[in-house]
Amino acid sequence: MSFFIASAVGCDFTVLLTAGIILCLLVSFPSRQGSRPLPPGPHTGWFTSFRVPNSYQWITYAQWSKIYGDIIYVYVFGNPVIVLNSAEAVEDLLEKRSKNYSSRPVRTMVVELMGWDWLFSSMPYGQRWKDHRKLFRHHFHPSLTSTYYPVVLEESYTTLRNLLRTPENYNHHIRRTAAAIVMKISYGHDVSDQGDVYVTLADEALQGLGKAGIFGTFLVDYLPCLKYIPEWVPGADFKRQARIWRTVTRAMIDKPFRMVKDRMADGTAVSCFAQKELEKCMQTGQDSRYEDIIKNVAGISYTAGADTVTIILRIIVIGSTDFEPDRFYSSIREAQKEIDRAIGTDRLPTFDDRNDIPFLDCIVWESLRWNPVLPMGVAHYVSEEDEYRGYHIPKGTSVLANVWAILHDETCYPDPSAFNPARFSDPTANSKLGINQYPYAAFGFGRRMCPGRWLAFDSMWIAVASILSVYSIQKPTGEDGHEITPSIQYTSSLLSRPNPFKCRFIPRSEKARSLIQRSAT
Ligand code: HEM
Repeated sequence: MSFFIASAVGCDFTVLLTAGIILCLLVSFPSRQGSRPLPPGPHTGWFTSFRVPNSYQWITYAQWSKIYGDIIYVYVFGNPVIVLNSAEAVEDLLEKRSKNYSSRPVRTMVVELMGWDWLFSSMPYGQRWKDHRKLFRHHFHPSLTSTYYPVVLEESYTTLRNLLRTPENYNHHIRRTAAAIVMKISYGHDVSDQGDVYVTLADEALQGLGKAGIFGTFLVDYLPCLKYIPEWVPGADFKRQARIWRTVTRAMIDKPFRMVKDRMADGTAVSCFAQKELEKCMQTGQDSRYEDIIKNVAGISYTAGADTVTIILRIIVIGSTDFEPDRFYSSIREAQKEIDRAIGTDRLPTFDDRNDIPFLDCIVWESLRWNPVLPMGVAHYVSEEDEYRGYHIPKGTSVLANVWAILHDETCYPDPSAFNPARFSDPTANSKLGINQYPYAAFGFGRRMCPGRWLAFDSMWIAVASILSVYSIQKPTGEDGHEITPSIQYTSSLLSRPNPFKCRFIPRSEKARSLIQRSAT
């Protein structure tokens, strides 16, 4: 599942063959500007998309950079794409020229047919996107995120109690934490432990997005004119499927918002983003267009924030169980000792302890670097043609930043495949040596950089601090009672997530158990 709509590649050969023939008639190759060449890349032509990797693209693109350099051009059925494999190229284009590189590619299936046009992460650069982003930023600005500490803390402690009750459902509990935080902040809604109506709805919509979100899964992404084909035409299954998904997508955004409005009408509304903005809207007499912006911004927090935060928490759980890799487990043990030293064993951590447990920040940063949640970032789009290092970058090119390659560049992150949080322990020395800068690339670039990153970091930090303070996370045991070490695979989808695995959450002591039981605020 993903809220981001990627520019990716690869789909069924026969379908694409047909598409290629039609497409040849409709589209022409991007024209070159004067004598300037396009950036290097695999030979481009209508059928070369079959050479484009369709799994773990970030690794293949990183390997390709040894052949073609750090800026690679591929042409995918009428879609020019450049892949940026270095921090320098990303800085030069997505940061320094961000005005030109901050749009998003058009995604016909997801945005136009499935109804995700409200999702501002996929809106093209322009006033509509700016209005949404401004409102979001107004509420999630770094100076304001401390106002959410009580919610974030409460939900983290709820997770501790849930883990005690049904530790085998730890995956569900962790996901619930991330979901509950954003639902409470956006709609003032308390997520129920099982079968929450709004979470279920959102997850259903996200499933559709997960299936269609990778660009190219549906032919209509390459051939937007296919959107006009009536549903009854043989082969137009995508139109029927899109209609079904569209209903859920609309319900996901409409229903919780309606709930807030109903509560406001009967005087039971809880203070939250939607309620505060609706109040303002009524006082200032803003039009319904503004109400739509409020609704859209409320909806994106769940879409953007639930899965991303969950993935990092699951990665840290993996490290805590000694599954992999070498230094992960010892780092977690070190963090646990630091927590014990800073707060003792008579209470749970709070945000006031943050400065006393600096190693935990390093663990979260290293998790974001080691397995970036979005290894290929989210596609940007070139609004006007450009020139870079003598190459022509056509207008309408999709730009993919290889976040994984940037965060695994050994000149910047020595021994990049090792999980080594200590690499962030001394930022001053690091900056003098030009190594191990914080992995901000995990949150994207330029004007599109993740505006929820401060809340994300706070949510991950307190969840990890709370869990490690009272739980020991251990490997599962087999029927013979011996520990098993499962092999963990990371998906090669847009969001790179570890596959489900079993583990055991055990209170570290009787005192810890009692702290968990008494944690209800
Ligand atoms: C570990 C957690 C997270 C990671 C790794 C992450 C990463 C990202 C990335 C890579 C982007 C795309 C940036 C680009 O286009 O260059 C993004 C965009 C975005 N993120 Fe996050 N994110 C996280 C959590 C959150 C949370 C908790 C929220 C909301 C509360 C959030 C809200 C958004 C929004 C609204 C956008 C769209 C920005 C735009 O297109 O203007 N994210 N995020």
